[in-house]
Amino acid sequence: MDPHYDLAIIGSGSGNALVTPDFDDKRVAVIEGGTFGGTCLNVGCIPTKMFVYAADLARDVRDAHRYGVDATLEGVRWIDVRDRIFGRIDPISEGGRKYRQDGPNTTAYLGHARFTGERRLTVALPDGREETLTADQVVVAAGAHPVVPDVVTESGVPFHTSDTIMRIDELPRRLAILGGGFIAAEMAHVFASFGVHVTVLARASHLLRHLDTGIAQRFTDLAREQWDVRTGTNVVGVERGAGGAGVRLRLDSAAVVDADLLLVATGRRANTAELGTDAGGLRLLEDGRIEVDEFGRTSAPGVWALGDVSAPYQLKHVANAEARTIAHNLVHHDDLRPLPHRRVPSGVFSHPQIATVGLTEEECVEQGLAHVTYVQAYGDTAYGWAMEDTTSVCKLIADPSTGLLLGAHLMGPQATTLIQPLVQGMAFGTTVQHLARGQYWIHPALAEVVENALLGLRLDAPAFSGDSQTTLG
Ligand SMILES: Cc1cc2nc3c(=O)[nH]c(=O)nc-3n(C[C@H](O)[C@H](O)[C@H](O)COP(=O)(O)OP(=O)(O)OC[C@H]3O[C@@H](n4cnc5c(N)ncnc54)[C@H](O)[C@@H]3O)c2cc1C
Ligand SMILES: NC(=O)c1ccc[n+]([C@@H]2O[C@H](COP(=O)([O-])OP(=O)(O)OC[C@H]3O[C@@H](n4cnc5c(N)ncnc54)[C@H](O)[C@@H]3O)[C@@H](O)[C@H]2O)c1
Repeated sequence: MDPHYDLAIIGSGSGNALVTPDFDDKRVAVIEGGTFGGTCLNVGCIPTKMFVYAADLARDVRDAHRYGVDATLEGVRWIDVRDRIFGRIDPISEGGRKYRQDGPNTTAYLGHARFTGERRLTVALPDGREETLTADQVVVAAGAHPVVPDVVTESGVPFHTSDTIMRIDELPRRLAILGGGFIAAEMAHVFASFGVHVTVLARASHLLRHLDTGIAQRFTDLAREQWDVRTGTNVVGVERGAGGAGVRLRLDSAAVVDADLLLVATGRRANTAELGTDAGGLRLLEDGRIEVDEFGRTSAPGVWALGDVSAPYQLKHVANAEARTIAHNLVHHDDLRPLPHRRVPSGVFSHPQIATVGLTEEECVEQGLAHVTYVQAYGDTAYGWAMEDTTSVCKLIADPSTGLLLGAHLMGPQATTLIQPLVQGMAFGTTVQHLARGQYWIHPALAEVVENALLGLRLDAPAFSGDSQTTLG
């Protein structure tokens, strides 16, 4: 007889948070086919930001002379940086696995799960055996994986993705990055700050296309000052480099890029291809994500999904928020909570740093929303003077009739921290006037950038819904 559980969870990333006290006296199976703890802990947010912190430091040393402080970057000890980071992370993953293996109410299945029936799962274990289990409720929290274009896979040339690049044994001299999104922007910053010559190959006319266009354009301009950025370009051929070492990329412009390593960062796709979704009765969306309703229920009764495998955002704070919602919904079938998908902020930890929430100016125009905008330069505030800043901005977009923010877009030092009062204001429906003047802003802290941006919004100015783009000044 196959073992039966109250709850079976596929994926130990955000899914691991579902084992709440509500299940203390119930039986829970946690199934993990990869490294325990999932993407964010092992190959995502956490290690990348630990590398970014070291990269920021290296840049600061190089830039110190601008402030009359003479310093020389003597080198970056890659192996030491790498081992410090994973020396901290790997034990957390290991501890999490042991905790679930030895837990009073949990059983850890370490293998790849697939549906073989309704709420029936078969797990392929590393030793070749298979175990089957059933459950009253199943949560699919199986995440996503890097997509690699055919031109790369079919070439047979070795390449890295974000899953592997952080564990390499030595820094390459030249790194080519395919893609112009989040991972490309963050990894380009890390490796270039560590002294690697970085070439970024992006299809679009500018990097980070998801952003407000003005911000994306300025980011791309600043990126060109640091990295070799090729926009509007397609890679049409991938070969081994001269003498069989490294890689040679042929572009549609007939140009050639030579590099020692290739990092592919061209998006991530939901892990549903080998999940047996048909057998489980789970419908998929066109892009491979599991279809869920507003409460996280899949098309199969008793089966839920959360995080990258189903969410419209591939962000850890979204996966976490969904996990909190589903943890509630699993035990409150008569009082279901909707997945929290409104005003989702995100940050890109590159150089410069970027943070964004709400609508871009283009989206306001597309939706015909009356709006006013204001762009506050960091350099026009006291702390910005201290930083000798000439490029960083806080761009706000507000609805003049309600006084509420529609969007906020920051680019510059600490952008991901500075945006938080704006995220809060939007979440709690606080007006621009109240946010600006209903609280103190410490003088002369960098947060005055946000205060001044709020004060700069002219809610009585003629509202705009045309098609031009506010210049960043
Ligand atoms: C390089 C990188 C940097 C990132 N940085 C940030 C950041 O700074 N901020 C941010 O918000 N987000 C960031 N993200 C995104 C974030 O990591 C993800 O959105 C988040 O981790 C998704 O969590 P999840 O629980 O949905 O999936 P995961 O954490 O991926 O967990 C899914 C787990 O399921 C397992 N699994 C899959 N299929 C099966 C199966 N059939 N059987 C058994 N186990 C299975 C996988 O092995 C995996 O461990 C980053 C992502 C990457 C790749
Ligand atoms: N700071 C963060 O929150 C953070 C950091 C890293 C990753 N992430 C998450 O992980 C996801 C995946 O990151 P990503 O950078 O791989 O994806 P992305 O969607 O951010 O960017 C993918 C890029 O690859 C390009 N591309 C796609 N197919 C291509 C092809 N065949 N050839 C050339 N270019 C191609 C796209 O135009 C785009 O520029 C992100 O969307 C984000 O949600 C978040």
